[in-house]
Amino acid sequence: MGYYCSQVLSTSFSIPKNCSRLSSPEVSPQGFHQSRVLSYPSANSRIHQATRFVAMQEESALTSATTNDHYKMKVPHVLTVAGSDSGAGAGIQADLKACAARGVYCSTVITAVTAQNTVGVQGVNIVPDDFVAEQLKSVLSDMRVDVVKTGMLPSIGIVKVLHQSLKEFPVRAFVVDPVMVSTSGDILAGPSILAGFREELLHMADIVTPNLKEASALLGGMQLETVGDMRSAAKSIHDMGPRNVLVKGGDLPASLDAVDVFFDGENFYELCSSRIKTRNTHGTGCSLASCIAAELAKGSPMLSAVKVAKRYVETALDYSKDIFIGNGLQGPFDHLLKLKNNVSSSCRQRAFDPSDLFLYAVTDSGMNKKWGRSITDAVKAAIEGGATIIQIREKDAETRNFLEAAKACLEICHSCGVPLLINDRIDIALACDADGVHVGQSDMPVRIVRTLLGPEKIIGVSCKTPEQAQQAWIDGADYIGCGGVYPTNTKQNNLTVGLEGLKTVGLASKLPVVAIGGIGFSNAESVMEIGVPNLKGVAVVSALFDRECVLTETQKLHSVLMETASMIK
Ligand SMILES: Nc1ncnc2c1ncn2[C@@H]1O[C@H](COP(=O)(O)OP(=O)(O)OP(=O)(O)O)[C@@H](O)[C@H]1O
Ligand SMILES: Cc1ncc(CO)c(N)n1
Ligand SMILES: [Mg+2]
Repeated sequence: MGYYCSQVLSTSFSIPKNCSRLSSPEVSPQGFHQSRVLSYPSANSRIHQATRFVAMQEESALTSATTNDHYKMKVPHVLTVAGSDSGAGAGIQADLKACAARGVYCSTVITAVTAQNTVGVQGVNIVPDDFVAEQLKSVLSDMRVDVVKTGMLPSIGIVKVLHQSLKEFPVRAFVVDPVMVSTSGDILAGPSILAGFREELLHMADIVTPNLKEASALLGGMQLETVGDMRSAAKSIHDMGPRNVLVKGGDLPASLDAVDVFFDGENFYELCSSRIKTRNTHGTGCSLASCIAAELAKGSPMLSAVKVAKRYVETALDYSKDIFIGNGLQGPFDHLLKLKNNVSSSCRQRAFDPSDLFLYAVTDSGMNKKWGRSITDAVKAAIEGGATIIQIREKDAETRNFLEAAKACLEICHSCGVPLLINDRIDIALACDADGVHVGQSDMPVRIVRTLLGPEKIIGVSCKTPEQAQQAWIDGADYIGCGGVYPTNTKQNNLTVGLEGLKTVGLASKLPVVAIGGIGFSNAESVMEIGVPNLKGVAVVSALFDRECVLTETQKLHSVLMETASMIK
């Protein structure tokens, strides 16, 4: 599959730049037809030889995947050639977000800068043809682009420049969104561009995605009002040369489902989704085309790419149907499906403060059961007694019960400004939006936990050696838990590191440390006094929860820790 380029060495042949990206059947993804854009314009045989050589090197780079590190780094790549929308709902900005949402790299050639918002388009500044050509060359000559997708092409000169560039630098697939009029009714590309589309681009396109107005314009003003009309239009546009046509029905009467008609030259497909009741449909067309391009770049066959793209737009519209940005008639939607949740979570989540580790309470379901208390009562009492952070450790609970308990505890913790971590279970932490997790050496690796939880969440990891502490720091943890300091009943077969081990690991650790294992109010002082600046507190299970009154025990431990802290100062 074509991704970012692994090294393809140039040879003693003089290889023209247009040969450096030949797609050979061997490297094409399965089920992906070769586009006409791909066909290498036959030149003299020496060039041909050179091209084959390059293709062979590419192929061998792909087949030696296990030994070639570059291969692991390759990502599918879409280049969008489109206009900038200052309101960021459509155009280049929508394309970047849609590709990011679909996990695909997106480079950008800007054809025009629009002053635009949710009210309409207030101004358009067209980029000169030769500067569009320069951008195209910069990207296509250097970065291995899989799919080119077009949006606003505001001048016939730009259309010609693009045609030329694609001949010079063939790509695997070409997606044309024939943008003409914004939904606010503003002209983005005049009628003169229609001839450009017909003569220069459509015959190169793997798919063209007009909305109702654009399909009508391409067909000289034909009225399009029904799904039947859309079928006829798709067929007539197909006759202009593109391999596939998608006539989008976003502008059909609002009472109808959102129906798009796909035609591949042989079969028609009516792609239906529910029509989401929302004002936030600005940029749906750009996003749909970008998502199609992204899926093609990953190697999907065309019809699957279109179906995934339609599902993506529908999901994103539904997810963000109630967000409100701008005061105009048509707002942008949330491509990353994040805004809605983050509004609340970004208010809640506060940055990790190492002093949170001061009195770290770790719940134990068995102990709470034994003493006949609920987990939420245990958490409430610990916080009231002075706990500065809570970790929920439910080894035996069923997932659904664990999640419910975690949600309830999170509410209590947040109402008191105390962070809540989940032991081991990344899925539970994600599902309830906890403040973070604590993992052991045999749980999910910290690096992967960080990727799953994102940059803000707190990650702690249990470490017994300086090497593990170093690795935790490299992998992006926020703190380490070091122990067992003393023998404990909560963990069977757990090697005790003692105060000496704690000191060795603590001094080596670049991260804040919390001591754990058999610690209570009678020995907390000797732990905190070992002279390790990074030691920020003690984590406690039995000494708080395997007792009748959690509140009293936490208060006792809290006062010992406070006294010790004032002595150390
Ligand atoms: N309210 C809606 N609910 C569900 N899907 C929708 C809705 N509105 C549009 N779509 C879908 O979004 C995609 C884009 O279609 P649309 O006809 O809106 O494109 P467009 O007019 O080019 O968009 P824009 O110019 O705003 O970027 C299509 O798949 C269409 O069916
Ligand atoms: C820049 C730009 N491209 C495309 C569209 C179509 O939605 C738009 N409104 N603005
Ligand atoms: Mg459109």
